[in-house]
Amino acid sequence: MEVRRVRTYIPGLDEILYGGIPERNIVLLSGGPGTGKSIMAKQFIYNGLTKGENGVYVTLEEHPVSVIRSFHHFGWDITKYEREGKFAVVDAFTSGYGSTAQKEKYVVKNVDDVKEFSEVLRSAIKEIGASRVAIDSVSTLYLTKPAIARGIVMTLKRLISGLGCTAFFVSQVSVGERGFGGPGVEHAVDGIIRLDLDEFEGKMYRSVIVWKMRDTRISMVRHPMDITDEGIVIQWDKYLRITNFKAEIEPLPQKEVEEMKKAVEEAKVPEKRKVVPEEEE
Ligand SMILES: Nc1ncnc2c1ncn2[C@@H]1O[C@H](COP(=O)(O)OP(=O)(O)OP(=O)(O)O)[C@@H](O)[C@H]1O
Repeated sequence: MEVRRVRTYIPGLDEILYGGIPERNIVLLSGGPGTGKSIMAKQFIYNGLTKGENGVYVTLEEHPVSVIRSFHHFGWDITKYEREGKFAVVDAFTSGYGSTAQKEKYVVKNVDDVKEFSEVLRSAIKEIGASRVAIDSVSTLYLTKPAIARGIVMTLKRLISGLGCTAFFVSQVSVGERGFGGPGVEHAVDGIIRLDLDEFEGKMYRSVIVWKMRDTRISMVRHPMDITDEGIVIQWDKYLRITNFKAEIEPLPQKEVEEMKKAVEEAKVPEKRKVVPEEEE
């Protein structure tokens, strides 16, 4: 059976995923500080909205007001979709304190309570009719208790995927750390996209690697990536060649470029995706 794919519409990302993210996949978006994880998660949600796919953004690290502001920083008018009931922020940051929280519909009072977290998220997804979800960051849920990280991620995966959604889980790792967020988590998720920032000869290079993605072919090289005023742009037809002391951007073989282009053109993406929650099927 041909896999149905969710286009991220992030320039270059669908190409290196040979057509997009397989529907209902839970993707770990992993990387060190300042590598662009939050921006990529927001871009995934916003691009969906412009194509008629509703979205929910769960914030654990940033005040909801600042979340909305950073969408606008890239010219993404998220407020319009929020007003139309097509987008919602789930506030797992303020714990319900402050004047903003008083006006919010979706607030998680205690982030350590996985049951409460899941229930708030479930009602947000259902009421918004979301098919895209971002959690920023999922690491915050188990920072002090790594032993239960896998259990938390599995609970959220069952819930989100079961409701027909495709999701980005932001995962924070330290500078220089090779992993993506812990062994339990890395195996539990369906996909891992890793963002990096490296310094060579006094110059910083951004790059992206798709480490795994169930049910699809992936590009097997590190691609250069830029953060622009319009968001993230991946140089999908180039790769970042890192030797001991330097980094060079090289073109990919033409055959691979053509195959990626073709995969995106032929990807099975239904015009209007109708989400039927599994529980109600
Ligand atoms: N318009 C822009 N042009 C270029 N770079 C930008 C622009 N806006 C933001 N950035 C860069 O994006 C980076 C932040 O990206 P983001 O917040 O997604 O990082 P992150 O990976 O989520 O980091 P953290 O885990 O520390 O929160 C900043 O370091 C900033 O330099």
